[in-house]
Amino acid sequence: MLPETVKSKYHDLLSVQHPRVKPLEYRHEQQNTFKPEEILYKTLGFSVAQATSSLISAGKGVFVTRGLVPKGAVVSMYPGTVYQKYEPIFFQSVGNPFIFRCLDGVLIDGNDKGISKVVYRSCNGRDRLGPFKMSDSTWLTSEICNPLAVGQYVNNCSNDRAANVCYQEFDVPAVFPIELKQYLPNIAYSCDKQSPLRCVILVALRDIKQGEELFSNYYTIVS
Ligand SMILES: C[S@@+](CC[C@H](N)C(=O)[O-])C[C@H]1O[C@@H](n2cnc3c(N)ncnc32)[C@H](O)[C@@H]1O
Repeated sequence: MLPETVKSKYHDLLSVQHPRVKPLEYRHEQQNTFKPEEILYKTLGFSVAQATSSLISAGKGVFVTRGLVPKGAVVSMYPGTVYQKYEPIFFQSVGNPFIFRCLDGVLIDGNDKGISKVVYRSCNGRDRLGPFKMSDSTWLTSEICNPLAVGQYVNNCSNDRAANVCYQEFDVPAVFPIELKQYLPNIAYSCDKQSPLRCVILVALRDIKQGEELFSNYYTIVS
């Protein structure tokens, strides 16, 4: 099922039998060695995470937990199932504050609970190609592989909290390596080969220091 170019590149990986469930001790050992937040900090010079918002009664928000985010840096990604505007989303959308609407009407459901979570996992399983997943689903768990995938928890700006990040939409190009798709926190609702996968990232509008909360403007997108 895998394209020959990918198969030959990952020959060793394909021949190894991976146990379905790793022993707990081994998992912990691995976590200590390769904590994703640590890798993010060492690679980009900052890390981000969800925590209780500094806004009263706003629930959770996203904070810069270490380092400094330079102006123009990608500070997080908006995870979720991507719906074309003609695809059914009624039940997933009821009482759901995590639905992001792109300029062309494409919707991204970033809710990590309930039916939204079930749909994302189902699409992820459906699109799997041999050993390669077509998206990262760890943002739905407590063992997150991509700590940038928290953009759906960024709160809206207000009079006293100016936006320090903005949304940027983009379509994943057809040449994007298939083996890297497992790191993207987005999956298409339908396996519609015509439409490229839509992703939304959050970009720093200024330098953002450690301890600051991220605020976006829900009504502004850069296309
Ligand atoms: C996309 S969610 C953001 C994450 C949310 N804070 C949470 O903990 O689930 C959007 C919801 O967050 C809350 N929120 C976002 N910005 C806010 C603000 N400036 N003031 C109060 N509540 C806000 C509202 O309840 C809104 O429906």
